[in-house]
Amino acid sequence: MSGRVDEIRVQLDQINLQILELLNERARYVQEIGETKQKQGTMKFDPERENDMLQKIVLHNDGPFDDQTIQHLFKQIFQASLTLIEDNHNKGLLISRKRKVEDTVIDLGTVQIGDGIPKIVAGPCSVESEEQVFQVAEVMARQGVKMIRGGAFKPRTSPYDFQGLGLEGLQILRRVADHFGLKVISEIMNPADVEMATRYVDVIQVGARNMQNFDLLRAVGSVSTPVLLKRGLAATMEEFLFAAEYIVASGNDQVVLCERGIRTYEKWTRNTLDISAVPLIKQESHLPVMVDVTHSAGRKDLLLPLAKAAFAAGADAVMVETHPNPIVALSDSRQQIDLPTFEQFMTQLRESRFLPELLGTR
Ligand SMILES: O=C(O)C(=O)C[C@]1(C(=O)O)C=C[C@@H](O)C=C1
Repeated sequence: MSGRVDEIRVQLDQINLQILELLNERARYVQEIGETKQKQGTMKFDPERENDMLQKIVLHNDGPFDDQTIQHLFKQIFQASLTLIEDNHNKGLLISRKRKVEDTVIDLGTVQIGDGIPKIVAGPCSVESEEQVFQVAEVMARQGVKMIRGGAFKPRTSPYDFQGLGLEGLQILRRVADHFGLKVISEIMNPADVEMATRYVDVIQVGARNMQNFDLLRAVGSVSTPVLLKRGLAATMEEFLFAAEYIVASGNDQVVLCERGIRTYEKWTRNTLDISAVPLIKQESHLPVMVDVTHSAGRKDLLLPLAKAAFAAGADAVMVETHPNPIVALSDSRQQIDLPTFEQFMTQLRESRFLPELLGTR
């Protein structure tokens, strides 16, 4: 080419790089808007905004490109921006199966959750005394159940209801669990209690009412202790998975998702067990899933069929509440099963065709 063309091309190469730099600078701003829209749950595409920009741009167009061509070029930039921010959202959350194909297994040493072998978690709604927990743990150990749950910090509807024994409750759980070789799952409600709790529990439970307590999610995400995250009373699956993302994004990928029933118009059960949550979680996430049949049903006569349904749907574990004498329990007395009923529950579960390999077979 002529010398002049070469000179011009040098200029064009420099302008290309300037445009490149400006396009990527613009894209970084668009990404920031995309994150905000994602948090606010607003639409990514904003045609009014795009039209407003195009009108402003052509007002300053002195050619030689005509207005239509300029608008077409900028429309391409807007479309690329939209693709960028939608990809950022869809590229797969940390909890997503798109990011990690293999199942996450929560390894507690003597027992694993998510290893393909169905597990049972059992224990009282509330820790009331050492004797009470000892009686439950003794039967659980006999049944080969290796994870005990018990409420020490209780989220109660009424401030006048039993609020739990607090630290003393965790200490009781730890002493009795160590005696029987069990692992402890207990709820923590206050971010300030998380560090303390790690000294007593093997799994921190974040209760349904705290599923979007983002400070608590970040706090349990900042420690390495596994977390049992319960679905909120009326949480969508997306909200549930994003709550888990808060924990994993904070640094703790040891999370078990627990479906515990959702609040619906149904009156015959305390909540409605959303059994579809089990396969949905299995599809969308690599995290293990547990089903709390006690809080789902809120009644004793459905626990066995719901447990079978949970395992049949692919649940890694089922949680059931049991108490030596439910009638005098300080919380949820109507829904806890006594120890003989728990033993019958375990026997019938083992005999069911779904669970020949249920851990803890005698
Ligand atoms: O300003 C916004 O709301 C954006 O999302 C940024 C942007 C853009 O590229 O400027 C991207 C997509 C929208 O459709 C509108 C505008």
